[in-house]
Amino acid sequence: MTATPLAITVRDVRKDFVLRHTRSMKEAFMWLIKGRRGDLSEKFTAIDDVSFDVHEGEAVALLGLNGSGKSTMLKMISGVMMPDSGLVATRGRVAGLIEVGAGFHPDLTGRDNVYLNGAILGMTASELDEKFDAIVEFSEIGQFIDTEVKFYSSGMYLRLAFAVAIHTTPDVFLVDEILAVGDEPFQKKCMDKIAELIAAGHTLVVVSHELDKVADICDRGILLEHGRKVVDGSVTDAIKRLRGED
Ligand SMILES: Nc1ncnc2c1ncn2[C@@H]1O[C@H](COP(=O)(O)OP(=O)(O)OP(=O)(O)O)[C@@H](O)[C@H]1O
Repeated sequence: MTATPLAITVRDVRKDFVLRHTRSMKEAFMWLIKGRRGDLSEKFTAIDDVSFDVHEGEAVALLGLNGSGKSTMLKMISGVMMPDSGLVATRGRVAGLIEVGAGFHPDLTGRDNVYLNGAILGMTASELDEKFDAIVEFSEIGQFIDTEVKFYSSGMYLRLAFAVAIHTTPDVFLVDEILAVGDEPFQKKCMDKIAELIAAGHTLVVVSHELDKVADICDRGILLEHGRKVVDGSVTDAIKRLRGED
């Protein structure tokens, strides 16, 4: 079988965060008189030398316990965060649902945010005019479309954000846990839409703790432990390892 072209490349990626500690006056003073030697802050490696490729049409689950680095990895793939070293590259239009409400301006109405968010995701004004009604219909926001989004519930944010993102027909679709804030019928509708996208040859990377749901839509699983890739194989193997069943 010939592989489809690459959609995502992650090569030797590392991401450190600075852990800030509260220091006593005495510690800070000693640090100053010792000529500021050493570092008052401590570094923490959230992603440690991770590499993988994702080909067009693959549906990949990024799995791991809390704090293992899944969201950090997804943010780097989406481009909202840069790695400290290594390379992350994507091909085509990328749309992500990573944080509820991210990319929305709270003082604008749902309607204005559809245009703002759609433009950020690379849609043209005429494409947005054409798809606006379908976006609102999918979101089921109804009469609240002209309400400022600061008055939306987290589920309403998700509905509108998902509706805009999916209507950009992204080549690479990134979804973090946030589907969980939607009610069950809406979650089902999103899952069906995601399945349609994959069937049409688009690429998906999803982060979720709902392992059975993830196993339904993804074939491949990448398991992270303390920022390191420990499994890259079938989603069932990755889930078994995560559950300590292998
Ligand atoms: N902006 C940041 N500044 C400092 N530390 C961060 C930052 N973002 C993430 N971290 C840390 O990096 C580690 C990995 O976080 P990340 O959110 O990627 O984990 P996760 O696997 O998605 O976890 P969860 O399942 O709980 O959502 C955590 O220890 C977290 O505290």
